[in-house]
Amino acid sequence: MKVVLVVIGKTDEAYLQTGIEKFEKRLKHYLPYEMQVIPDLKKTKNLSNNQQKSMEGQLLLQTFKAGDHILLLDEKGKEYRSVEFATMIQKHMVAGLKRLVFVIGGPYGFSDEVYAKANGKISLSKMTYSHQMVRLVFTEQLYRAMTILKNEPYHHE
Ligand SMILES: C[S@@+](CC[C@H](N)C(=O)[O-])C[C@H]1O[C@@H](n2cnc3c(N)ncnc32)[C@H](O)[C@@H]1O
Repeated sequence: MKVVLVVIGKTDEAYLQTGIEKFEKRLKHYLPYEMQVIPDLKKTKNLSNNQQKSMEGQLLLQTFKAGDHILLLDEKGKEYRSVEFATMIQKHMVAGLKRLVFVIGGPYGFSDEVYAKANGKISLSKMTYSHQMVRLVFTEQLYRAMTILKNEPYHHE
């Protein structure tokens, strides 16, 4: 099973990029993983927040493939303990899923069309992070999940 993390716009802070690369490098020892970056929209100053969300939504929808299991990262989504998150990923692996796709919204979140297409929503906390910051928090959690599944001494309860 491949895990794909779809994000909007390049990571814009070096301190985030360094952390994300650290966990992505580690992740590749456990499973096929890719961060798919949708280029930032241009001239967003002329767009309302809803227009931007809707245009980003159209680009997001184009990245999805038939058979994908799509989970949106959303502060109003389901909260998991790290062990539960690992178990959820394992279930998809065992079931033979081809692509587990996690999606981080743009600065204004997801359009209704993207919500309608998704299979579920996952919250990393009830607090809201920037769409840039979430990348680092999520890649660390994904790495943590992999170490839990391999019984490695990274996670402590
Ligand atoms: C700045 S937030 C957008 C928040 C905005 N309230 C909205 O309409 O959804 C940008 C993106 O970061 C992600 N995000 C932010 N906080 C999160 C959290 N606590 N859990 C999961 N994802 C989060 C989501 O993908 C969200 O679409």
